[in-house]
Amino acid sequence: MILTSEALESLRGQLIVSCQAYPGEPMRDPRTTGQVAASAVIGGAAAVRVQGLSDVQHTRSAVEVPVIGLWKDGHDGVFITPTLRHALAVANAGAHVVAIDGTRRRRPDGLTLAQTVAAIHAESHALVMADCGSFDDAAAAVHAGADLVGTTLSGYTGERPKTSGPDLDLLGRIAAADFGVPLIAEGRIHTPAQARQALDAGAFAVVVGTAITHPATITGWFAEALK
Ligand SMILES: CC(=O)N[C@H](C=O)[C@@H](O)[C@H](O)[C@H](O)COP(=O)(O)O
Repeated sequence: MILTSEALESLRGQLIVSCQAYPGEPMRDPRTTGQVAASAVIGGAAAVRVQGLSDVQHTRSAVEVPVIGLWKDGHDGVFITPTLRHALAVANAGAHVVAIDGTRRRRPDGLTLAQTVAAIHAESHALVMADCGSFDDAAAAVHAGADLVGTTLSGYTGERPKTSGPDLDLLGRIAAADFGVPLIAEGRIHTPAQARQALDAGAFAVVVGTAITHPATITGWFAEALK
C-alpha cells in the first residue's frame, strides 16, 4: 500500500500512537513493538509511529494502518532520521511516512532539508513528515516540500519552552498560518483532554506516545502520586 497525499485525508481528526521502547529497556524488541502497535490499533489508532528499521518491518506485518517510521541515531542535536541514508533505509523498511528531523539545524550529511525531502520523494514512495521545534521550522519545512509537519521537537531544540503538556500555543500559530499540509500535534500529550485540546488548537491529527505505550513512565506517574 502506498499512502498518497489523498489517502492521508483518512487520518484527519484521528489518533496516531507512537510505539517506542528505548535502548536497554525490557520492551526494546521489534516483535513487542508490533504487538503494542496492533493493540493500539484495536483501541482506535488510525496510524502508528515506530522507531528503528526492524520495528518498522515487524509493525508493517502486524498492522494494516499507515506506519510512520523513523530512525533515531544519538540523543543530541539532529538525531531523528538525521540523514538521507537513514531516511531511505526507513522507507525501504516499509514505512508509508518517513519522519525526519525538520528543524533548521545543519544536518550531519550536509544536505539541506529541501534536498533531503526531494531525494526521499525521488527514490521512494514514502511521504515525509518533518519533526519541527518551532514556527520557523514548520514554515521552512513546508517550503522544503514536507508532506506533513509535526510539533514533535517543540521543547527539545531550545527554541520553545518545554511545556508540561502539548505546546498548544505553537500548534495554534502554525494552524493559523494555514500552510496547506497536515499539522500533526506530537509531544507531551498525556491525557485524552489534551489530545482533544490539540485538535481544537488546529491540529490535523494527534500523536500520543509515552502516555499510551511507555509503561515505565506511566507507572512512575502513579508511583509519584502515592509518595
Ligand atoms: C523528542 C523525541 O525524541 N520524540 C520522539 C519522537 O519520535 C519520541 O521519543 C516521543 O515519544 C514521541 O515524539 C511522542 O511523544 P510523547 O512520548 O511525548 O507522547
